[in-house]
Amino acid sequence: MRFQVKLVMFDLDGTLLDTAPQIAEAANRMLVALGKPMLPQAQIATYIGEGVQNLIKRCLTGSVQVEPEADLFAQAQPLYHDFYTANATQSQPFAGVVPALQQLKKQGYRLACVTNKPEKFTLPLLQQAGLADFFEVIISGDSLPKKKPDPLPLLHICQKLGVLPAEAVLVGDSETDIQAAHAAGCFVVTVPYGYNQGREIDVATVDATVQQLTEVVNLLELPALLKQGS
Ligand SMILES: O=C(O)COP(=O)(O)O
Ligand SMILES: [Mg+2]
Repeated sequence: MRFQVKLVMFDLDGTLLDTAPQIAEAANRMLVALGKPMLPQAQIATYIGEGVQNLIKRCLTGSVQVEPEADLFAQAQPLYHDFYTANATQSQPFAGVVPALQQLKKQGYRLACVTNKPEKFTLPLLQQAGLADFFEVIISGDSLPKKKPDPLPLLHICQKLGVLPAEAVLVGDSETDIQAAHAAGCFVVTVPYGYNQGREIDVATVDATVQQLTEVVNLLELPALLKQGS
């Protein structure tokens, strides 16, 4: 059975773009500047997906539950932002991303991007990777009062495009995406190659999984009226 949807929303980090190398490099340059030990890229990758503030906090303390000292956190933020600004646009799309977006667009699906990344990074990254023009709407972690796992960014995109949440799917890499999609009432499909805090996705919590994005189109079907072009 295929999911009848008009709108396909994509997470960015760990789904469209392999941002972990550049995020880890920026985080490590921040840690060195603060006189702290560097962390392995694989560890920093598990901190991606809940926004930049959480990433910085976890690099400083190893936990989002443990708050870094306020002065240290204040010092860390501009350092991370400067270092990440310097290398962010080097991130490359994962295998299958470009053909998948081309095919979905050609078949008439509406496309959007919804990330917890700050706005100032999102568009340059998508532009540099040649992906920006695929998306009618791009929502970042600081575009709205709430970010994923809150449903607000997904509901906002649906409303803006005049699509019901039940006629939309979010393709993502993490439990943050799954929770946001469930709360919004959208379908959710996940990829296994992303960052999900170092954990495997629980397949019981998603509508489908794909190995790469080229498989997404085979899971979907446009509602009948749209297929007839009316
Ligand atoms: O947490 C981030 O900065 C980015 O996360 P996302 O693109 O996977 O939502
Ligand atoms: Mg992600």
